[in-house]
Amino acid sequence: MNKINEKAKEKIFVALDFDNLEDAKKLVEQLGDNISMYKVGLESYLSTDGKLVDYLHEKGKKVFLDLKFHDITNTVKMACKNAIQKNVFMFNIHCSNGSKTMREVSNLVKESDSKSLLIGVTVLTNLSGDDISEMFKSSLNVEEMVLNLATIAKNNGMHGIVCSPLESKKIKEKLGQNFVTVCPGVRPAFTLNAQGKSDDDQNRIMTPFDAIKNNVDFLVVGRPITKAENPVESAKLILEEISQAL
Ligand SMILES: O=C(O)c1cc(=O)[nH]c(=O)n1[C@@H]1O[C@H](COP(=O)(O)O)[C@@H](O)[C@H]1O
Repeated sequence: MNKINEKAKEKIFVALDFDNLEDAKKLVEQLGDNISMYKVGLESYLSTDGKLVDYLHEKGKKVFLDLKFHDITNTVKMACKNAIQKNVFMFNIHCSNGSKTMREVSNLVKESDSKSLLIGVTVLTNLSGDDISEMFKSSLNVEEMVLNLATIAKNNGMHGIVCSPLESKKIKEKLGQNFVTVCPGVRPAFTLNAQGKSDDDQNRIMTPFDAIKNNVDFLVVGRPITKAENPVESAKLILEEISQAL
């Protein structure tokens, strides 16, 4: 077994996508000190009435509150006001809310002296180039679209964005190393099929090793750990892979 660098533990959020509090808690207990950062998304936030966030904070874990707000400016701002009060490590809204909403929410974060990172979702990692051209009839390819949304996000005070690890390097080159990239669509080689693809909904994917080499700040990994036969073993393998790339 290869060595796990402690710094690898500061690179990965495990997505706790569960439909009840007990299963989520069980996994957190199982993973123990191996994992210090967790993502709470729509399913687990709703199914636990938000209690999962409190539980993780009690356990001393960092929380990424992934509720991806997308609505008119005032509604998103009011939702963010509540998210800020949760004192999470980071939370997100969609970049497609537009520049005005992003600017107003980033002002809200600053004015409230919040330490939370405000992150904009660019193009969801389950979407392919074909999906994008079908939806937007745009001449931009996925990477250009992500870069464009990331640029608008940066110009309007957002701390960083969610994108695929495939796009992280270009974003850092264009917008600076301090602009945070948060990347789902992470698939270790041991979870891929014979064609090198993932047998689930993720489309724009990369291995943990390559993601780190592409300057991703935070990897978001769900099913490769949560649905693994042995989640602890899987988490350790991923941490080893991250360690090798650091
Ligand atoms: O914002 C997110 O976290 C997110 C954005 C995105 O573009 N793609 C994406 O998969 N996610 C989330 O990241 C997690 C990925 O989980 P797995 O596909 O199971 O590894 C899920 O909880 C998604 O909701």
